[in-house]
Amino acid sequence: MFELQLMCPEDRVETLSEALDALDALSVSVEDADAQTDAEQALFGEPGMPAPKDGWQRSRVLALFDAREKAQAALELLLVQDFFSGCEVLGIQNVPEQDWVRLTQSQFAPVEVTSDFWIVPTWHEPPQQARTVIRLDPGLAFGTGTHPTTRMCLRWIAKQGQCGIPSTSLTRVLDYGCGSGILAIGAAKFGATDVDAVDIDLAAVESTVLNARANHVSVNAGLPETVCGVYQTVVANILATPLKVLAPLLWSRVASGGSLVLAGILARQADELIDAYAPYCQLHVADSEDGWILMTASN
Ligand SMILES: C[S@@+](CC[C@H](N)C(=O)[O-])C[C@H]1O[C@@H](n2cnc3c(N)ncnc32)[C@H](O)[C@@H]1O
Repeated sequence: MFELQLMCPEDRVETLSEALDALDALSVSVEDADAQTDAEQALFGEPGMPAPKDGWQRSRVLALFDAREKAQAALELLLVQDFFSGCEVLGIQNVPEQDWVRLTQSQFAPVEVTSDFWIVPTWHEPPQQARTVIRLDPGLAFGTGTHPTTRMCLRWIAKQGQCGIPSTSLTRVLDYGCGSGILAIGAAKFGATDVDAVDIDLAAVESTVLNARANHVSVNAGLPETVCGVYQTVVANILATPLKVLAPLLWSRVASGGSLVLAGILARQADELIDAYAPYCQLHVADSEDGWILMTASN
């Protein structure tokens, strides 16, 4: 493989990426050229909100071709385009053959939720002390247990029930924004008897079905409109903005005596969430990790 490496200002990122696509690049990736320096810019997007920017002030655009001649031909065509002024050619690099599957797998080790509750990829043996295990490989949907927000939700779930002994707060559980289904599967492993998992992304719904099957638990996965009735636990690990918009809907699904568990919230966003949910319930911070918080409320 050969990588054509270009530097490009923010306003050309979209055009240049599309042109590389049209020139038969196998893949195009865009990186912050100032990453790991003082000039690094963090760009965060939230679902339902417009992208904060097309790219970074100085973006490195990397296009992969299966032959050096193809990369060279694409470059020659780009050099005569008006939009290419302001862009810079960094070179064409040989990308050595690697065992990409093994390399990817090596980046995912078992994740500890509590000392005896672990998320374990299928290519690893569970650690000896693991009494409850979710088997999960990284896939198209979010949720491998490596993110603190997921771990905090799982810790909360683990606290509610021990494996095989249903606790009343885990009778009927709704995982709203299920991604890989990891929270729904966790709830089922800790004794939840009726678990619904929903997501706006069909790929997430499909991942949840497959992951629940692989973990031998029963989870009803679907789109948000399939939610029905009330639940002893409603857990939603999304992000602050959608969680605020979803406040009336999520709270309306919490049964009397039930709990609402919210994650995807930065510590500095706690007050915004408390205000948004104030008409319905009183949220409080129940856990925190790496600048992220878990907020809960009881009905
Ligand atoms: C951060 S992931 C969480 C995945 C998993 N529950 C976990 O804890 O790791 C958020 C998920 O919420 C979904 N999502 C975002 N907005 C949503 C909405 N308004 N309704 C339902 N799902 C939503 C996304 O598609 C994504 O799969």
